[in-house]
Amino acid sequence: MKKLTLDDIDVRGKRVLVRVDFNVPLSSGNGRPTVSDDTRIRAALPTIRHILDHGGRAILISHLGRPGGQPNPDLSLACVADHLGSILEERVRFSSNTVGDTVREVVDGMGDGSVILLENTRFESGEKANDPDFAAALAELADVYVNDAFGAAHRAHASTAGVAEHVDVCAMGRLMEEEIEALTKVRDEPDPPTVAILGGAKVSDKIGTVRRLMDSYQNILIGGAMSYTFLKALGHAVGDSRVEDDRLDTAEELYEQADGAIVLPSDHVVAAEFDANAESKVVEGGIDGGYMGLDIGPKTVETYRETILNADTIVWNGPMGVFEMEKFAEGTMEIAEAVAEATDNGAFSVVGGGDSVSALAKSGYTDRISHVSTGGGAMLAFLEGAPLPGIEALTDAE
Ligand SMILES: Nc1ncnc2c1ncn2[C@@H]1O[C@H](COP(=O)(O)OP(=O)(O)O)[C@@H](O)[C@H]1O
Ligand SMILES: O=C(OP(=O)(O)O)[C@H](O)COP(=O)(O)O
Ligand SMILES: [Mg+2]
Repeated sequence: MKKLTLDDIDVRGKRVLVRVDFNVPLSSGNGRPTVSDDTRIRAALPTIRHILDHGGRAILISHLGRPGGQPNPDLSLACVADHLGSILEERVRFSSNTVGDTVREVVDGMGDGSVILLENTRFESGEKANDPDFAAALAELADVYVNDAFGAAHRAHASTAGVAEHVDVCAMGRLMEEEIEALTKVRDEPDPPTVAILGGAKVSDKIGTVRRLMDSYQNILIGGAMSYTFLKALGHAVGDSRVEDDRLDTAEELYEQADGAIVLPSDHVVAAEFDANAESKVVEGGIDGGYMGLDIGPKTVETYRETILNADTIVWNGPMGVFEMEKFAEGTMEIAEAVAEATDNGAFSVVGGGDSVSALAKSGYTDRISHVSTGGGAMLAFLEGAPLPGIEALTDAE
C-alpha cells in the first residue's frame, strides 16, 4: 500500500512533527560528546529543508542509544542539535524535555521556517513500550507527522508507530522514500552470485534474518559478535567472547538448514580485555578462556574476500569487529575494501547500519558503494520482506 509523501501534504504554518533517526555514533573526549559520524543527520536534511523552505515548523524527535527509559546525560541529543545547526546553517533550538507543557508552549511559539530538536525519546519509558499516553503527548505537538527514520522503522515504538494513531495526516519523509526505492531492487531482483555479510553486536535482532536471507542469498558470511553465538552453538570454544546464550538453539538450527551457505570465521583477533590498548593476538580454531574474539583474523578475511569478489550482489550489515578500536578494525576495513573492489568490477552493493556506515566512512570507500543505507536492522527486516511498523502506521495514499 502506497503512503503519503511530502508531496501530498501542505506544511505551511503547520507544526510538523518529524521522527528522524539521529542515533549516531558519538565520541567523548574531554567534556561534551561530539558526533563522530553524521551520515544519518545529513540524510535527513532534504526533509528538514523541504519543511523549512515551505514555511513549516520542524519539530524533530529521535532516540539515541539504549538508555532504558531513564534520562542519561551521556545519551543527550544536545550535541546533535549543535551539529545539525552547523550543517543546516540555521539556528536549531534544543528542548531538554521531550513532552509536556513547557515543550508545548515552546513549540506553539515557534515561527514558520524554524526548527527544534527535542530530547531523546528513549529517556521516557513509554517510548519502547509504545505507551498510548506517551504517543498522545507526542501527538499534541503535531499538526502533521512525518516519519523519516528509516533506521528505526522496524521498531513499533511510540515515536515511530503509536503517535500516528493520534494524528490525522502522517507521511513518509524523503529519506524513507529513497531507501525503499533502492532496497526494493536488492530484495526483489538480486543478481546471482549473491552474498550477505552479517556482523555487529545486535545478534538477537539479526539472527532471525539469516533464515529468510537463506532463500535468496547463496552465501552468508558471518563476522562480529554474531560469530560467537554460532561457533558456541556448534561446540567450539569461544572463551569470553560476546555470546547470546538464549539464541544458541536458533543458531545451530539455522547453520544446519543452510547446508554450507553460512560461513563462519576460522581465525580471530583476540584480547584479554575489551580495551583499545589491550594486547592482541591472532588465534585459529577455538578461543581459550580469559580471551575474547574482537575481530576476524587474516585467514577469514582472505576467504571472505574471495567470495565477495565473485559476487554480483552484495549486502552488508554489521562490522566484522570492534572497529572503533584500531587494533580490532582491520577485518572490517579489509572487508570494506573487498566490497568496494567488487563494486568497481560491476557488482551491486548495499551497506547499511549506523555503525557499519561509520566504519565504511573510516575506510574511505563510501563513494565506491552502490547504495549506502542508513538502516541496519531496518534494512535487514526490509530485505526479508517483513512489514516495517514505522511505514505501516502512515496514512495510505489515495
Ligand atoms: N566481536 C565483537 N565483540 C563485541 N562487539 C563487537 C564485535 N564485533 C563488532 N562489535 C560491535 O558491534 C557494533 C555495531 O553493531 P550493530 O549496531 O549491530 O551494527 P550496525 O549499526 O551497523 O547495524 C560496533 O559498535 C562494534 O564495536
Ligand atoms: O542504529 C540503529 O540500528 P542499527 O544499529 O541496526 O543501524 C537504529 O537507530 C535502531 O536502534 P535500536 O536497534 O536501538 O532500536
Ligand atoms: Mg548500530
